[in-house]
Amino acid sequence: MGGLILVTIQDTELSQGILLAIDRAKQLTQPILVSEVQKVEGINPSNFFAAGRNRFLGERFFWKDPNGTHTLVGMGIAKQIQSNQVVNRFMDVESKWSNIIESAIIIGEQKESGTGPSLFGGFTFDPVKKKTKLWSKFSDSLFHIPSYMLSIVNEQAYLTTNVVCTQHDDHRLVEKVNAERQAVLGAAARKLEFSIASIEHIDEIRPDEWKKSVTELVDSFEGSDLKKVVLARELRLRFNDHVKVERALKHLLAEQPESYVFAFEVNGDCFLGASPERLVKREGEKVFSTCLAGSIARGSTPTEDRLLGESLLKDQKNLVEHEYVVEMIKEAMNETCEYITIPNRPELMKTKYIQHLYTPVIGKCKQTTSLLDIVDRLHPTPALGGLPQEAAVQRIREVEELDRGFYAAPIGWLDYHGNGEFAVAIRSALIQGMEASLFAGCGVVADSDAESEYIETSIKFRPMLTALGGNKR
Ligand SMILES: C=C(O[C@@H]1C=C(C(=O)O)C=C[C@H]1O)C(=O)O
Ligand SMILES: [Mg+2]
Repeated sequence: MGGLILVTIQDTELSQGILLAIDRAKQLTQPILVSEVQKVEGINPSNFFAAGRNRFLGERFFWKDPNGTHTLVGMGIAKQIQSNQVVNRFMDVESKWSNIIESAIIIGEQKESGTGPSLFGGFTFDPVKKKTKLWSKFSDSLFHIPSYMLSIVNEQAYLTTNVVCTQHDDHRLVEKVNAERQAVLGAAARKLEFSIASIEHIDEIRPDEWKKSVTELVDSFEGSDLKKVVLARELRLRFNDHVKVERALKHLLAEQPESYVFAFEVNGDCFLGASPERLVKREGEKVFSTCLAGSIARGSTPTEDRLLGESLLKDQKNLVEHEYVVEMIKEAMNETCEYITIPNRPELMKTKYIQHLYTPVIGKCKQTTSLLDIVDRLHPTPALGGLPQEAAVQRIREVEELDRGFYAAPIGWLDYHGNGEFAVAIRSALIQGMEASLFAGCGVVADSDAESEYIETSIKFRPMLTALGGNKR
């Protein structure tokens, strides 16, 4: 274990950092973040996540992007960032983060993004919609600075340790942190197995009412400004045992390599997903976004699959559904970028159970534009909300029964240099002990048919349903 040796060598630096931070906390009478990052070897991210169960159950997160450029696994909460603001929540989170970073002591700086002090978390879809019990554990804007974060960036592993020191701390904190970190690394070397919880019951929440709401929505488009509204629905699952997120994660990592695989534990619940949809990524001045909308099933043979894909690329209803997203994202990206590049027709993105129309966007962002600024401008895109944005969100508020919570909203990470990435949290589930809610929606346009949209959402449930042990097809 080269990692362990390295950790021991650099203990002194972290220890000195903590003592310095305690002094600074006393002087400034405010908490001070100390963050130390170093290279480590031989730690598998899934094992690291699983090993956190004993000590940090309920305080972990997992993130892997489709290319595997960044895998981030966090555990423990050094500090939480929340915002009660509605209109200004993205900028509020950003300014709280900047305040923490301004006074922070950062040790062992690395050149890779996603190492060192970073935030992981997300936002609810609509902070105005009345909340139900379902999402009571999550606040509208919720981020964790983890106590420990493993980052695998371009195949190199790093361990970041974050400690928030207050004026009431003393040298005993040094021993506590060093011992805990040693235990965290030690635990990650052991391999754990988890029992499988089986699904006992699946409750499809009011499918007929949902179809009726799609039909009514379509009828209401005529003579109104509304062009597209995304309507979602829910499956509620009951298991014979507590769901082990570790197993579902491994399953998603294996079966959904084209997707963002994420898990976010909050107050005993876990929001889990494998989303193919990037909202925005920032790496230096480069920004990337994705237009994803328009869907068709995968074929059971290569020929059928190709024919389905070709028909999707020509299908007017789906092309219109997609074009609304392109128009809006193009406009938002143009506002925040010096220039953007965007192909003029979509290609196909295929995941295990579904294929989509896909248009990638690349841009060079303006100096003054931050990642959360772009998130703010984009969310919700017409892929999850509709067009025009405000009227669509208002309609969802009125007609959708579901409490979306974090579903269909931005989830991701942000480092202290302002680099980071947010996905749109679809193909997701909220795990609650022996129960879970799964979410899926679809873009309703003038040419939508309730039955086809129903089938489309059924396909979108499948990756998560399979990962949780159901629907083996
Ligand atoms: C809303 C979802 O997916 C979105 C809707 C799509 C569509 O209607 O064609 C396609 C991709 C996503 O942007 C979901 O998976 O829940
Ligand atoms: Mg669709």
